Amino acid sequence: MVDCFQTLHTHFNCLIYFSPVVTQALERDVNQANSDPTVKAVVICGANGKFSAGADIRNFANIGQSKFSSLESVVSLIEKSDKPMVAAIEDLAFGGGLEIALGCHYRIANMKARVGLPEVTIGLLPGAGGTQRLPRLIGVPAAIDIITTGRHVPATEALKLGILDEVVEENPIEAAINLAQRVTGQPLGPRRLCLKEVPKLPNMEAFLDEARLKVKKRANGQLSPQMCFEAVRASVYLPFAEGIQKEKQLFMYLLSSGQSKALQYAFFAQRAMEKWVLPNGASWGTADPQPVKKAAVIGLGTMGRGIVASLLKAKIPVVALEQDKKQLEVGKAAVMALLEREALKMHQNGQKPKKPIVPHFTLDFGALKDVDLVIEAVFEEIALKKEIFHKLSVICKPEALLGTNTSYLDIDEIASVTDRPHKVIGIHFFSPAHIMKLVEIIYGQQTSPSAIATAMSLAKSMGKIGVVVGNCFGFVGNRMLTHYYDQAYFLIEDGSTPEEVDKVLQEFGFKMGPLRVGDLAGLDVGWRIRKGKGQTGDALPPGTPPRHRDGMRYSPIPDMLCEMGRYGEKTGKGWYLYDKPGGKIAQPDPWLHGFLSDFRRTHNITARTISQDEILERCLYSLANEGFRILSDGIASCPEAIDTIYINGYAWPRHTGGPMFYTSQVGLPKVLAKLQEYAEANPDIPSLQPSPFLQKLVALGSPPLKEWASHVRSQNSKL
Ligand SMILES: CC/C=C/CC(=O)SCCNC(=O)CCNC(=O)[C@H](O)C(C)(C)COP(=O)(O)OP(=O)(O)OC[C@H]1O[C@@H](n2cnc3c(N)ncnc32)[C@H](O)[C@@H]1OP(=O)(O)O
Repeated sequence: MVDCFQTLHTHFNCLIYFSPVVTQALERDVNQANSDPTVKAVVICGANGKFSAGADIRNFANIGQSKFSSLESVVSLIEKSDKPMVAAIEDLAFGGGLEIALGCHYRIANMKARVGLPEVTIGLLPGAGGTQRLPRLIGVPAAIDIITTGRHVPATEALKLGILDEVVEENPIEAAINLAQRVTGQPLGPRRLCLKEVPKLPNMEAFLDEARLKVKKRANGQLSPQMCFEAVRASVYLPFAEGIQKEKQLFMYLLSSGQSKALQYAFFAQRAMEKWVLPNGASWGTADPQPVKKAAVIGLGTMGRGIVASLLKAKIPVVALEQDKKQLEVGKAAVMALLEREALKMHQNGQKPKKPIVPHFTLDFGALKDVDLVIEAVFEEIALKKEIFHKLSVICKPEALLGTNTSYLDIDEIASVTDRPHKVIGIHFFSPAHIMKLVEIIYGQQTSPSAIATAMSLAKSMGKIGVVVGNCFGFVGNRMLTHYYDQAYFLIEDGSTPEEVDKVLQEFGFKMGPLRVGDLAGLDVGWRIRKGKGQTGDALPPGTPPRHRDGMRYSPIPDMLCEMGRYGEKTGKGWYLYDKPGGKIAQPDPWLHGFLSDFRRTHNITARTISQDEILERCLYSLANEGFRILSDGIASCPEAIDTIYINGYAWPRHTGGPMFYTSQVGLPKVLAKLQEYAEANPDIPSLQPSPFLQKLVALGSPPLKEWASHVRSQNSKL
């Protein structure tokens, strides 16, 4: 209550997400305030210290058009009110939450608030007038940036842009009441965004043409950024009311698209990973994480450096250990350069870089005696890893957790040489480790629930997504990836070019196809693994047929490229030719095409024209087929785990939901039939044989994806 006039605090959200019921309550309260002569102004705030994260998206796909329209009409009701409406934004205003604030005549936020329109990230656009009001408020370039990226805008930036009128240190509600008092009686017309003109640009047409191309390129096949752009563009050319109609039309188009369904699925799949449960029932409820006050990283190669930076980001002091002086110097310089780049990036983003904790660089294993956690990141050689883990169990304090960043090797074998197998765990980062969000957390037979809880909580504190998986060669991600790559190699042997294969996968939505990614990562990485498995190199028994291993088809081409020193980008040639060693400009390589022709001639392969459908289906279905085996083996607890791994660790296009969601949308019977067809044509490629679990699901009538895990459980039940 405020002196001579009453201010109504409309708490429009008891949780931070609003539902149709909250929208109705807000409409009722605003109507009531409008008709009550004792109310002079209205402050709208959230409950529980938060303004709003926007609409509750849990049941979006099932909500009809009328529900979406009702939010837009409430925003309009607020805007048209003759009494000053002030949004008091505490902590966050996203999506429909910000749209309500944009309907208000004034907006105030606290310093730590963030605002944004993240609908684009769940395959939608701001559908309550946001695409028409924001450009009128802050101009077209800034509105396109915010709406097409969905980024969270810090309060200070929002103030500079003009989204906010005021930013206060503490309680924005009090400040909003003060503001409401000050502005009562002032004309509201200039504050109504629906009445404003979109600020003009001298070169609007040219600007929009260029922006459309940029948005399309960045979208990589995702529709929502492009539709967001079109909606903002409409604000330039159409009167407000027509712009709203256009926004509605584009919103409904996106809502009914498979992409928004996939993106909303991916949103919840990722969050479900935090609630890990082991087959034996262990979970957060039964396990406490250990505190990690100090950590160590062994090996300062590319992965080790990124892991050091990630730990420092979580404010954990790090001991960084290398095996010799030269490696230590090189590693140290690289880590320091990386930290500097990160600080510069923060500075450029308007964030205040914090004073970095400098790691303790050392050659001395003794420096590890008081750390709570070690992450080993040396070469993928089991003998070397076992030697290190044996040493660690002597040096480290008994309660220290021993983690390995292995991407393939057996956690149990590594644990077996230690005095504490229950404290040995796989913590598999993805390259570049300081950027990629995914961490596979691998439990061995004896890993304790507390070790898992510690690794999961560490992942969260580093800003990463931990996914708990079981132990097998390659775990989830790399085990599936092998089949994807095998198909790419076989298709090339049979007549495709690397460019054709890459183009098909790029058009599907990957930023790069498999061959280009191989060149980027270094072809020698896979070569070393295949040598370790005895598939190539000195350990290969004489007389082994060149194109088969253990009776299964094998492509020797990647090994042959490595034997010729073609490791990819770093050597200037691999599947492609580069402008220089370390260069980024990839060109088709006439030499490679000649080499492939010679190879086919030598091995009596008649090159055939391979359709784009065959390329796509063989690469993707064989990968997902392994996903069904992984589910049935219990290595991943649910399809959501596989999809979260693929989206966040392997750049699988998010708008297709991940490999398992994608196959569920294609239709399991179709995927099964195609695999059967390709398996018949290629009897020496067992990975094309449909997995028994996929066959079972089809026999069960293709149940929805969220039920798959229960069918694994019933399949494995001993009852
Ligand atoms: C009706 C007309 C249309 C309106 C358009 C919209 O408003 S669309 C919605 C736009 N808003 C968003 O997209 C925001 C999505 N949420 C987030 O970005 C983040 O959750 C957050 C708000 C930044 C908070 O992040 P934080 O890391 O703190 O928490 P979590 O992400 O882990 O979320 C906590 C739990 O809340 C669930 N959840 C989050 N957002 C929503 C949502 N919009 N609807 C429903 N549920 C949501 C999330 O799943 C977590 O749930 P758990 O059960 O605890 O796992």
